[in-house]
Order: sequence, then structure tokens, then C-alpha cells
Amino acid sequence: MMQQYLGLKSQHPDKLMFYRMGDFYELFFDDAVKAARLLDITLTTRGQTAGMPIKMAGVPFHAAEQYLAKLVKLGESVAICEQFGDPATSKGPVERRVVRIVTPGTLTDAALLDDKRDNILLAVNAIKGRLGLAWLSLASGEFRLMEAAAETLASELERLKPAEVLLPDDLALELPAASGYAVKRVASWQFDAETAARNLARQFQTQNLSGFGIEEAGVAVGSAGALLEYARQTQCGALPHITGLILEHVGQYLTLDGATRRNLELTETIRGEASPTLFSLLDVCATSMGSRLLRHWLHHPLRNQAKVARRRDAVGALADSAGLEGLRERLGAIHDIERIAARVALRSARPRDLSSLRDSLLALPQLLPLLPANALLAELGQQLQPPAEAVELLERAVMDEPSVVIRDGGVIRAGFHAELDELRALQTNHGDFLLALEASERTRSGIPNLKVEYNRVHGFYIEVSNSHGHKIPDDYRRRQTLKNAERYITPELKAFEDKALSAQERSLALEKALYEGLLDGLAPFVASLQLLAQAVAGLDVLAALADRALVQGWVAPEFRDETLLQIEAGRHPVVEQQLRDGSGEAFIANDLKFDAGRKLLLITGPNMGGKSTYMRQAALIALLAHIGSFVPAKRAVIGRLDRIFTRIGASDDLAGGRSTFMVEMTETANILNNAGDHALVLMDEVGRGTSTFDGLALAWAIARALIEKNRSYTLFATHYFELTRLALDYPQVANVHLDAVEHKDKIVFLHSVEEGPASQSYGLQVAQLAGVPRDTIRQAKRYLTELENQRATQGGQGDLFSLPQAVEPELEPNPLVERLALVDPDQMTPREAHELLYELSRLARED
Ligand SMILES: Nc1ncnc2c1ncn2[C@@H]1O[C@H](COP(=O)(O)OP(=O)(O)OP(=O)(O)O)[C@@H](O)[C@H]1O
Repeated sequence: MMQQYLGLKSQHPDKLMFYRMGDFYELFFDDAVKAARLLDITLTTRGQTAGMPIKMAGVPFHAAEQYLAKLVKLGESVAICEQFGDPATSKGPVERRVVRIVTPGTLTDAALLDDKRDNILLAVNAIKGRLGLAWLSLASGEFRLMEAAAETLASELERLKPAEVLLPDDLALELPAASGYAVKRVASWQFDAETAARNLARQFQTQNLSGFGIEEAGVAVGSAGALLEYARQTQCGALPHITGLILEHVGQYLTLDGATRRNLELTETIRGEASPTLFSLLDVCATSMGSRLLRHWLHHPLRNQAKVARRRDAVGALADSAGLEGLRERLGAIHDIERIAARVALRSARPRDLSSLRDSLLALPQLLPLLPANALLAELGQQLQPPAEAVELLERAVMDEPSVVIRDGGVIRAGFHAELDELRALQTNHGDFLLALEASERTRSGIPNLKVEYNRVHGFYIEVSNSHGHKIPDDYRRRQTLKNAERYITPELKAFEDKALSAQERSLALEKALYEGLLDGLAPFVASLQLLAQAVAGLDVLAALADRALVQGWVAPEFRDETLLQIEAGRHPVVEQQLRDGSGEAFIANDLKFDAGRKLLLITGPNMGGKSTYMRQAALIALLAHIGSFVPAKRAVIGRLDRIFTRIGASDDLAGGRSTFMVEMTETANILNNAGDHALVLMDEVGRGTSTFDGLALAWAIARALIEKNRSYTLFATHYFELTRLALDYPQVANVHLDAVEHKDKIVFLHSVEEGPASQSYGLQVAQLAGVPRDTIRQAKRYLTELENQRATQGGQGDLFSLPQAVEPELEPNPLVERLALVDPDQMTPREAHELLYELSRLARED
């Protein structure tokens, strides 16, 4: 057995091997040690090799999925080795084979996958500065490729969020650290473009790849070939649901770099949580297919205004239609057709997958009458026709509620196959036979309470209580002794038992064969099921966006092919929702206006005033418009836009070994090098990560570069008041500010954006609000006054470090003064005044 194990293991040295032995999957040697550590299971030993005990750890096969899920999450791959044939009858060890390999990027089991997220396997190669990317979602069959400049790798990884990345083993490529994907190296010849093209054409059953328009993308084709081969190996078989390849172009989507995706908190908060994000706000999709597509749309806003306008119009039509609620409810009855179709193709579909598929296909026609008149909806409606033959087959073949696994039977519907019906009848008609036998045996033996029964362990038997033991006929053979009774079998009953048991065995085998046949019968429909699933997902997302538009009070954006970005009364969708759920405070809506003559807005105002919120809402509104959604504003006119860049917030990249300031400057460099005049750029307090003068100097120069060279739509928030003078030098620069007012001892933020620079920064008040101790605030106030005096006398900015010693303020407040401040002499009795005098005198002595 160990020899067999070692032979199989040698073909999968880099994976953990789950080796089926009876009811367990066992792991041996180093695999056992590793699995025991990762899964927190017991490490034992079994037998010896070369005098050393063999380490072993195991998991029960019926619970294997949860352990597999844990391992793939940790980036491990597992080869699953099953036994074939019957251990009882085979000579030597029973035959075993690796039936599939589970890797983080090639999951297809419902139990291992996240419903609301595509699981992506990505292959990357780089030749002469060109990146060739190919990626596949094995659970849906979607296969895409793209070529890009080598520098974009980090942002592509952020966009695609792969679970696993394949690289040629000789490629020296720096992948960003700690990004949550497993990296696999495969032989570099597998990335050879010519071999890849041949293999891909064979997969798609085409002469060559010319129909896919990918001649130019040689590097990416190589990656696609390596990826397909790897996926095929993991499934140990064909991948019939992968029928084509789509080429993506860099220019197709609004470009968002990695930092921007993170900063805008599209699908994850900066802290890595799932909510509150734009996705968590929008995702009221009724199906998991819809949720996955929505996530995809958020990361792939389209540049093409005509295309997004089509989506927007469909959202509008749905929002105006009376049937929206009904439509969303009916969509909720549709299961994950996309993933079920893939499992049908991979022959791993379970009985409940097929009943869900049938129920979903039957529910589809009910959607059609609820679709309002609209070009895109009509197109989607056309695609919602379920393949009649597949529906008919599923209805005929699968029980209403089949059992979970085919092994247990109870899946194929009565009437589908005559022989199965007969075999089942043999098992279920026991009742009549047993009653008749019981009656005849009672008469024959004269035992009135004799019983004929069946149980799973002992089979059929005749039970006679001990008091009648002397009456049993000669042909009774003892089967089992109980306390007060004996159980017997007769030749007649034995013959019946053999027939019934073999009928059960035969019917289970037949049912399994019929199920395989059913999967064969459905295979030709996989491609049309995939198309249909895409249409359902599209419809679901549009309906969810329509719901959001209504519930949140959003408007349809207008598109113009001009240099223009105008938002009337815009809101930040996520902050608004949070205020609503939290304090109940209203969000203050604000306008934004950019055009060819007004391209950079300098935003000043107090901390906590709402600068970041205002900037982010501009980006989110632009992005929502480009996925086809309505937007949180009274009116939004969106001109030509090709990229969104953000430089927001301080974040250390400790894993990547970069300090806060280094991250800030790297992101800034990226913007200055790549932003053009149709980019939207958000710059939040650049320069604050270094010393005051360095920071100010940098901020000044960066702002000027953005005005003169990049000429992007720029929102530039700063605390360097000096920058507001840029508006005097450049007509395309405008100052706007957020304000606060001091009310009694408090500060109230107005959150409304006004033209002109801010008058005051309120930094100390905000610090006080945050709970900085009073004496520290008092000390800061004294410094501030001194600095302002210095500036007034010397001109320019004061020097914090050249303040004379004399201004060093007292560290502790004077207790005498503090006590006196609390006294109201008019309210005191002579006696209280007298007591106070004693108290003060005591305080003075203590001091
Ligand atoms: N328009 C608004 N209406 C209502 N509340 C708002 C608005 N804008 C911001 N806020 C509230 O003010 C808080 C602070 O906003 P924000 O982070 O944008 O301030 P900031 O000016 O960027 O501050 P800092 O300079 O300290 O980074 C937000 O969390 C939100 O609760």
C-alpha cells in the first residue's frame, strides 16, 4: 500500500495528498505534519519505513470539504486520491487514482466557493516590457486575456483579485507582497505562444484562433495556453464549458490604479472589511450571479458613454415600471445557473444542482412580462429563453426534491425508466408480501403473536416470543436471540430477501448510470445555459440599481463628449447612508463644477470639515455613472473621462517596506506620470508626511504640474494656506472651502462647500474635541499666538523652534486660579466666604 502511495505522491510532490482509506482521507510523512499544523488535527503514526514510524494524519471523508476549504484559503493545493473497486474482493491493495486537484484558483464546488465573488486563476508572463495576462473563472467558464505595460501589474492584480497566479519558472518578476493569492511556478515552455495557440484551438474546436481577434496578443496567448493546461490537470479531464476567449483592451475601461480602488472603498474598506462599501450599499441583487456581476462592473467602469447610457436607460425604465418589485422577487427564485452549468460540464453536478436548474429554468418565462419596454432589456429578454429540450429532460428525469447524493438513490423520477421502476417496486412492495407471510405462518405454526419484519442490520426475520418457542416449525433457522424472543428465517423468506436486496443494489447502480446519462444529455446545453446565466445576472444588476435609485433618491447622469464635470447637490452615497443609519443627521449636498476653464479646485477648511468626503463623492459619482447606475445628486453632467486617480489618506505599506511618505510620493509620481486632461485626480493633503517646508514646497510644485502639464480635473485638498494664492496666478484654478463655526465652547461643522479660501483651520478645536488633554491644548494655544505674532512682525511663516524660552508655558494649571474661577462671590454667604479663605490658604501652602 505504501508503495502505491509513494508512486502516486511522486507525481504530486508540491501538493498535499488526501489518500482515501475507507471512511478517511489519510495524509502521510511531511504532508501529515503540515496538515496537522494547518488543520489542527492529530498527528499519529502507522507502521514503519526504514525503521522509522510513518507519520500520519487523517480527516473523515464526509467532512473533507471543510478541511479542503481551510487549506485552499491558506494557499495550499490538494491532490485527491480515491479508491476504485471493492477492497473486500481485490487482491493486494485496492486500486487508487488521483481524481482531481483542488487549488485556490480552480475551485468549482459550491461548498468551497464564495457565492458573491468570482474565483480567478491568473497566468502572467512578461516579455520585453509587455505583460501577457490570461485569467479564468473555472466555476463559470469565463476566459479572458489582455496585454499591458509591465508597470501596470500591481494595478491589474488589484483589479482582478486572483486567488492563484501562475508564472513561468524562469521569470524574474516582482509580485507585490501579501496580496492574498497563491503563486505557482510552472515550466516556462508551457507559456510558448505557438504551442498555446494550437492547444487553445483544440480546446475551442476551431482551426486556429483567428476568430477571436487575438493575433496581436502573443504574450497573453502564451499565458492562456499555460493556464488552460494547468486547469485541465487539476480537473483530471476535459473542460467542455470553456468554449472561447475574450480579448480585453486597456482602453475599454476607466483606468483605476490599485490605490484608487482601495481608497474609494469600492468592494472593501481600507481596513479590508466587506462593509460599509459602495458594493455593500448597492448589492441588493436577488441572485449570486447578479452580485458577482455587480462586483465586476464596479471594478470595470466602461469608458464608452453610449454603452453605459444604454444601461442607465434600462435602469431608468425599470425604476419607472410598476413591476420592479415583482421582477426582483421572481429573480430571487433563480439559482446559480452559471455555476451549475459549469458543474454539469465538469460532471460534478449534484442531484440538487439539477433540480435547482430545472426550477430556475421553469421560472424564467415569468420574468418576461415584467420587463418594461427598453432596448437593452428587450435584448436580455431574448436571451432568457430556456432550451426547451433541457427543461423537458430535467422535468422528466429528476424528482421534485431529490436526495443530496446520487449514492443514496431517490433522484430519478418514477416513470423515467421502466426497469428502475420495476426494481423499486420489488423493494417497496415488501409490505403486502410480509403481511401475507405473517398470516400464513401464524396459521401454520399456531403462534398468534408471530411477527414478520425487516431491519437494515439483520434483514428479514420471523420473531417468536419465548413463551411460544416450543411451537416453531422445523424449517425455521435461528437468526438472532433477544431477551424475550428469538428471530428466525425460513427458506421462503431467505429467497425473498435475496431478491429484494439485489433489487436495491441493482436499482442504485442503475440510478447512478441513468444520472450519468442525464449529465451527458445536458452537456450540449452548457453553452446556452451560460449565456442565459449572463442575461439573468445582467437583468438582476440593472434591477438592483433601479431599486437603489428609487430608495436612495438618485438621478440619471447625463453624458457629454466634452471637457466637463458638473454635479449639482452631489452626495457621498456611503457616508449619507451611514449618517442615516447612525445619528440620523442629514448629509449636506454640495455642487462641483469643472470645465475647460476651471480644472483645479483647491479645497481648504478645518479638519473634519468634509474635504475628503467631498473629493471622494466626486469620484464615486463619476464611477457610478460609468457603470450605468443612477447617481446621488440632483443633476450630474459627465464629460469625457478616461481615468480616476486618488492620493488619499496615510497608509503604511509595512509589508512592502515603504513608509507613509514613500507611499504618498510613489502614488503621486504615478499620477504625475500618467494623468491626462480627461483624468479625474483627487489629491488629499499631499506633502503632509514630511517636514512643513519640504511638504509645502512639494505640494506647491505638484499642484503647478497638475495645472500646467497634466491638465486633469483635479481636486486638491490642503492645509497649506499658502497654496490658495495659486488661484491668482492661474485662471483655471479656483478656491473652495468648507467651514465651521464656533458656538460657545464648541465647534460646529457646516459641511457645505463655498467659493473662496477658508479663513481659519480650527485645528486646536478639533484636537480638543478629540479629547487631547486641556493643558496640552492650552500650551498649543500659547505657541500659536506666539507664531502668529512673529509672523505679523517678521512677515511670512514663523519658526516654531526659534521661540524664546520665555514663552515656555507652565505645565500645570495653577490650582488656586482654577479654584477661584469656580467662585461666584455674589452667591456666597459670609460663612462660605470665610471657609473659602481657609481653603485657599491651605492650597497655597500645599503648592
Ligand atoms: N457633506 C456632509 N454632510 C454631512 N456630514 C459630512 C459631510 N461631509 C463630511 N461629513 C462628516 O464629517 C466627517 C469628516 O469628514 P472628512 O473626513 O471628509 O473631513 P476632512 O475635512 O477630510 O478632515 P481631515 O482634514 O481631518 O482629513 C465625515 O466622517 C462625515 O461624518
